[in-house]
Amino acid sequence: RVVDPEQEARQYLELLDKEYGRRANVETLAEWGYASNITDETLQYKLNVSAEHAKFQKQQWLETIKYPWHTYKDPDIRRQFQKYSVLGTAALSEEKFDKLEKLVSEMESIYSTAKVCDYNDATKCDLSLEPELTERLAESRDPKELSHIWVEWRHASGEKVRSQFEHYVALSNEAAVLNNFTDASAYWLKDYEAEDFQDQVKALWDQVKPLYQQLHAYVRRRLNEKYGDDVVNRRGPIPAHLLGNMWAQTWNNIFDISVPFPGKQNIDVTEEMVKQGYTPLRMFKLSEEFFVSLNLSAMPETFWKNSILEKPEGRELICHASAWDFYDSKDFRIKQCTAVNMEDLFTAHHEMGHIQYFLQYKDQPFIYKEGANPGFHEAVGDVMALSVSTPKHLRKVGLLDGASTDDPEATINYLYLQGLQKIVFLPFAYVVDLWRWAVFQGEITSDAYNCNWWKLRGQYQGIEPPVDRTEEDFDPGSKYHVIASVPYIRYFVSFIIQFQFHRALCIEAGEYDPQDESKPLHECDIYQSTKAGNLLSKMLQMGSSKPWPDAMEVVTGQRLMDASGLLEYFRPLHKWLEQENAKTSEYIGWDPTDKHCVQ
Ligand SMILES: C=C(C[SeH])C(=O)N1CCC[C@H]1C(=O)O
Ligand SMILES: [Zn+2]
Repeated sequence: RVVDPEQEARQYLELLDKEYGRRANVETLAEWGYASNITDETLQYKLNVSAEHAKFQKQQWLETIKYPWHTYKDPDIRRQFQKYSVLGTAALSEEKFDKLEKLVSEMESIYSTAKVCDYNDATKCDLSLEPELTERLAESRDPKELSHIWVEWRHASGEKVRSQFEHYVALSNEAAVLNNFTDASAYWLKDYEAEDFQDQVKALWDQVKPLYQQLHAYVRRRLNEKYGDDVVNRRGPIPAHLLGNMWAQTWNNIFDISVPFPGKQNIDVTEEMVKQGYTPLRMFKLSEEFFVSLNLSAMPETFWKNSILEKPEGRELICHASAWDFYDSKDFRIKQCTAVNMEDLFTAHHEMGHIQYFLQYKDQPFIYKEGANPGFHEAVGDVMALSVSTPKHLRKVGLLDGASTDDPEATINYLYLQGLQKIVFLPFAYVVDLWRWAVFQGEITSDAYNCNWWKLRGQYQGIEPPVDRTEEDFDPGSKYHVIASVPYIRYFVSFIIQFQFHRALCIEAGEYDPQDESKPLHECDIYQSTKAGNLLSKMLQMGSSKPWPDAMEVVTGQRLMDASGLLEYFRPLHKWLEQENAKTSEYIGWDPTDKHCVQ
């Protein structure tokens, strides 16, 4: 009897799939144990389990590479073997693997437990990033208080992890080389399955940069009017501490002091949420209801039992929001230190989007339980939030009152608020990995980590630090993803493709028609459209079983990322900004300053 070699390989994959899924469940539970309760014991247990898992992965890898999978005809088992044949950090020696795990865990612990003293009370030194510092950065309109929080957070976080980070870079590159990649940046970029991916990203940035510069010039003018020439130079970069966010990555928290047409209905529903007694649980239930209205999956009971939706008292944990798949097709969780405000309502939708993706691909083989590429995973929830955030939808759920108006000034206000999140975010997301790719490639060396960070922040975002920075500082380490070794270009990809998905789903739902001006893209709400939901579900169920252009084609008919969806959505705002900035003969762009790098 001749055994079809591919049949034998298929059987091997089935065994591997079961074993990997079982062990991934154990490993993820140990990671959850540490992330939700930072102690020496939970850290030790997590390190033991991941060391064990790495040993298993190495043994399996030695078995897997014996199969001549390049010769197989079946594209599916070739793809599974291809993915299993990349060992990852488990390729390091046991002691280097353990060292790398310890470094990242230590950086996460320092970041997550960092405390800062209150600007107005030097004896009160228990302020955490979430919720206290995040809230002060969002609400304070005192440049001195904002500068204090901005500087002290970096002193308590980034500055403390510079040496760990240097060591982490070396070990990450060593692991990449053991996997036959030139360095860790190439290892990270493999997930996009495109040789020219970095060129694709650059081309997308070039497409949206003019819109960003118009928005930047307008915001700078409004901040100059509020804080004066001494604080905001009308032709220079914008001081980063004035923008309502610890990393100046989104500027929605300065909507109220820069709204184009004041006196209109307030589309920031934070006050209304508090007034109506919203709780974090109710925010997630509202999000679940939106998914279910599209005929997508409800959350399993275990989700509500096991998730952490509010910051627990009396213990340290990693508050940075995250969604978890425990790879047993049953246990899915969110951990989020939710505050009752509009920003966190959208973060809740973002995290629920991850859970929905997990639920949709839960019957795929373990190795395909991923997004088509990492950007897809980050986009799902945001696509829902593009509908939920419309004034039309907020009225449907009782968070905005009154009849919908087609007042063009109200439309500009809405698109401006959306732009402060979606347009503003793009150069930030680009810079985070431009900097890290250069660090991994050795173009940026540790003696100039901080200067190069601010050079890129100045060049792409047009922002500057409130005070001089030196190489004593390590500002990239004040951002979660940098110390937690989470790649970031995925969010840049997400913020582009989410508008392609939104446009396609809105057409499917009959809510948008490029030819019908009465149905503009920014007013589309796909709520209760099972047609749109069924189309999205078809893509989500694929996981990473096919290259991402195949997945994108299912929903949009396109096989390439393209910014036309975003530009279509923001067209009215772009036109208005150009007119407004021309009226005030605003200087578009910014003159460089030398604030960022005192040698
Ligand atoms: C909410 C998450 C968990 Se995947 C997150 O990290 N996000 C969501 C958008 C950008 C990025 C950030 O906070 O930096
Ligand atoms: Zn996410």
